This record gives sequence, structure tokens and C-alpha cells, in this order.
Amino acid sequence: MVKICCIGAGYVGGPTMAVIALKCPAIEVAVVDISVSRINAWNSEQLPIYEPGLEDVVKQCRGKNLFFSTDVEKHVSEADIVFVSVNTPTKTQGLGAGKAADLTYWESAARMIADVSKSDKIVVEKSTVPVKTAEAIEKILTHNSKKINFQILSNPEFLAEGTAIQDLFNPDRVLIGGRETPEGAKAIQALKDVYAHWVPVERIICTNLWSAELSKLAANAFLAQRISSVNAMSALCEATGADVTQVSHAVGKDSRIGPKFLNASVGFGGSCFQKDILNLVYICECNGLPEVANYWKQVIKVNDYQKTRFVNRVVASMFNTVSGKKIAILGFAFKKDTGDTRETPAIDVCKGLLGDKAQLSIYDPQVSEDQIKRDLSMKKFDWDHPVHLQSADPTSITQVSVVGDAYEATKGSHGICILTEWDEFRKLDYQRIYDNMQKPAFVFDGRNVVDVEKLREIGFIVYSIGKPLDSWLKDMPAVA
Ligand SMILES: NC(=O)C1=CN([C@@H]2O[C@H](COP(=O)(O)OP(=O)(O)OC[C@H]3O[C@@H](n4cnc5c(N)ncnc54)[C@H](O)[C@@H]3O)[C@@H](O)[C@H]2O)C=CC1
Ligand SMILES: O=C(O)[C@H]1O[C@H](OP(=O)(O)OP(=O)(O)OC[C@H]2O[C@@H](n3ccc(=O)[nH]c3=O)[C@H](O)[C@@H]2O)[C@H](O)[C@@H](O)[C@@H]1O
Repeated sequence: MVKICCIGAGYVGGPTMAVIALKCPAIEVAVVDISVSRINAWNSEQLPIYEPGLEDVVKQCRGKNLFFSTDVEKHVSEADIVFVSVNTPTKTQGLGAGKAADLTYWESAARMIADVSKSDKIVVEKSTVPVKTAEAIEKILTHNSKKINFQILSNPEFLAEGTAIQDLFNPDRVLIGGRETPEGAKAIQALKDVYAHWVPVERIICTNLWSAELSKLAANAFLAQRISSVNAMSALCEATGADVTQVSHAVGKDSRIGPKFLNASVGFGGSCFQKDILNLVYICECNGLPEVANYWKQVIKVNDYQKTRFVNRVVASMFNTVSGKKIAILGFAFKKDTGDTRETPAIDVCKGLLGDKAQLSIYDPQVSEDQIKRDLSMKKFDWDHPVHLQSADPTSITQVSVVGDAYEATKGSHGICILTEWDEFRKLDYQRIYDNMQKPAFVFDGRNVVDVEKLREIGFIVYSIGKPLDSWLKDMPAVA
């Protein structure tokens, strides 16, 4: 029986391995982690991450051919294929701080693999890593090994949160990069055989190692660039009276451009887009390509501009101050259908409003009070380290209350900011909400979820990203 071990039981390791276990009953899959609480949660009724369909997959295989364990060394030493899906945060100190990927967790995983291995292994980069990482990993593994043969593969993951199970069941492609040697080709084939249990072979792309590593960074950069492009257009729409939804629709009808990923927003969030582009920028700089680095840097700059622009709209509309005013925040997760808050635009928007002394009342259907308060007190990039190594003190946040539904959040408030596109925010009884708010009552829709005309009829002053402006806002400064 082939044995797979995955180091890192996070958003990628957990769902990916659960699907491999489901689709390959003859393979034994162990997911291991240094975080005891995470592993306990994977073994409980309350999984550590919220992902539609995940619970069902885990329940079908857990205890049969899918195991979650903290006994990292045992499972690694027994495995034929070891996936590594640990954190690769942005460095906060030293060379490349603020841009380069911090490979501390990866390196320690590689050293441990080298130490405990007694048989040949295929080691798979599942984490997103800088191009050429495989070379460094190879050096660590071969330097320490006792005549054991290690083959390194790059198999980056393209799933998106909220649709992870769907994406894993039916991926656009699976990418496998390996060494162009007979041993490398054999390792690629072994991993291909795993995916071929459910992925059509024409969708399994095999490349050299560097192409696979770089394709992952490139794909995320292209996706984020689309959002920054449409967000840049949203500012111009507001200035001219064009409607960004209509512009996106018209542009996306061109089959060369396509309709997906053209929704204007308060900014993209999530654990990877910013981190991976910063990493790409750093690699370009290190390779003497400052023009290329600056090109990609602009994607992040526009994203930051979009978040600042939103906060400025809120403050400028409300008589240039939100000091002491209750502002309802609807949605805190970085997108709908996930409880994940890593790099969510809500953090920057809330911090901007708190900076102007607002009183925030926050509601998100999937994010806990503790998580929100920790996010608002954490330093930039600290979130991307294993939970037990994070140091934020949630009690230091005093101007924030976290409540159990949208009606409570908005009651008595001066304004509402919609920061995540949860479906339930489309269906709220906005008349009831309006009746219970201070007047004038404002709605700032960072996700284009509300029916602007309907809300204006009720009496709200409405700002919706990239939509023709309310007459109230027309003469207000919009620049960040
Ligand atoms: N979240 C996402 O949607 C996607 C993430 N990725 C990439 O996958 C990688 C992992 O991301 P996530 O799963 O989101 O992170 P995560 O933070 O949810 O999970 C990483 C896990 O690795 C564990 N870990 C760290 N060092 C370890 C070690 N030495 N031994 C054992 N366990 C260790 C941590 O405790 C943590 O539970 C990152 O490189 C990320 O860029 C790629 C595609 C999608
Ligand atoms: O490497 C990763 O971590 C993953 O990053 C993204 O997945 P994810 O961040 O989970 O979610 P997305 O659906 O890409 O959304 C990212 C952000 O962009 C925002 N977004 C997305 C689409 C859009 O049109 N407009 C927009 O503002 C979302 O609200 C969210 O804040 C990619 O889509 C995945 O392919 C990739 O594997």
C-alpha cells in the first residue's frame, strides 16, 4: 500500500489530503502538524476550518485511510510520498524583510525529513515557494541523508477557499514539476498516478521544476492583477458616472478576456495574493529586473489605494469625522463562504476607521470575536505563522464589539460598511435596518451586494464601489 504523509494540516494540507484519501481508497494518507490544537480539531466534530463539503469528505475517510496526527516523525519515516504544505510567510526581519518568503518552516520540515528517513522518498512542494526553492531543499535533504534517494517535485496548489472541495474534485489543471532525469520522470509518474485516480490525464501538466514553481506565483499575480485592474477602473467610474459592473460585463464579453474575476471590490484579501506578489517582486529584484518588479508592485499599490479610498469615502461622507460614531461592519472574512480572515481588507478598513476613533460593531457569520480582536491587534504579516507562535493580545482592542447578527450590528449606527459578500447581506430587511439607525443613514457597499436604487428609495445615502455617486457624495473629496 502506498503511504502518503502531508506535513501541515492547514487550509491546503487538510482538504487536499482528504480528497486524495477519498479518491484513492488504496492509499493511506496521514496529515501531520506541530499544532496539537489543529490536529485535535481535525479529529473532532468541529473541524478547524470552514469549507463547504469538507466535513462530508473527512467523515467518509477519517479512521479508514485518512489520519490526522501530531506524530510527525513516525508518519514521515513510513511514507513513500511526503507533501510539505507548511506556512511560507513574508519575512518581517533581515534580508528581504517585507517582501521575501520566510522559509523557516519549510527548512525545518526538510531537515526533519532528512533526519528521520530510512527509505527512499518523493518530497513534494505543496506550499507556494520562491522559484528555485527545490534546489535548496535538495541540498538540505541530500547533505544529511544516509544514501537515501530523495526526488523533489513541485506540485503547487490552485484551490480557492470557499470552493476548495469543488476545485479539488474538478481542477482546471494539476501541475507537477520535476527533475529532467530518469529518476525525476519516475517520481513525476508516481504522483501523476495518484491524481489520475480522478483527474483526466490531459489536465495533468508536467514541467520542469522551475516552471512549476514560477507558474504558481505567476497565476496568483495574474489573478490579483485582474482585480487591481478592475478596481483601478472603479475609481475612474466614480469620477465619470460610468458603472463598473456594466464596464466589467462589457469588457468580460470579449472571449480573449473572459468574464471571471472582474468584480470590483474594497480590495483583494486572502493569505496568498499579496504574499506571493511580494515574493515575486523580491525575486525580480534579486535577478536584476527592477522594471518587472515595479510592474507587479503596482498591483499591491492599487489594492492598498482601494482600501484607503474606501475609508476616505466613509469619513468624508460622514462630515469628515467618524469619531464616537457607531459604524456597523458587515462581514470580516476575506471572501464569502470561509471563516478565514488572513489579509482580509476588513482589517485595514477597520483600522482606518478606528484611527478616526469610530466605534465598530462587527458581524460576520463565520468569524469569532476572538479572531477579529486578534486580527485587529496583530502586526502586519504575523498572522501567517503557526497559531501557537502568534503573540497578539486581543484585549487591547476596546472600540470594537462583535455581535451575533446584522440587525444588532446596525442598530443605532450612523453607517454600515459591507466588507464581505455573504449572500445573507443581499437578503436583509433594509427598511427595518433603516428604521433603527441614526439619520442620515449611510451604506458603504465594498462588495456591490446591495440594490442601490432600492436602498436610496428607503432613504439611505449609498456608496457602492465603482457605481454612479449619490448626489450627497458628488462634491466630496474622493482621493486617497
Ligand atoms: N490557503 C490557500 O488557499 C492556499 C495556500 N497555498 C500555500 O500553501 C501553504 C500552506 O498554506 P495554508 O494551508 O493556507 O497555511 P496554514 O497556516 O493553514 O497551514 C500550515 C500548517 O503548517 C503547520 N506547520 C508549520 N511548520 C510545520 C512543521 N515544521 N511541521 C509540521 N507542521 C508545521 C502549521 O502549524 C499550520 O497548521 C502556503 O505556502 C500557501 O501559500 C497554496 C494554495 C492555496
Ligand atoms: O494561492 C492561493 O492561496 C489561492 O489564492 C486564490 O484563492 P483565494 O485567495 O482562496 O480566493 P479568491 O477567490 O482568489 O479571492 C481572493 C480575493 O480576491 C477578491 N476578489 C476575487 C475576485 C474578484 O473578481 N474580485 C475580488 O475582489 C476576493 O474577494 C478575495 O478577497 C486563487 O484564486 C487560488 O487559485 C490560489 O490557489
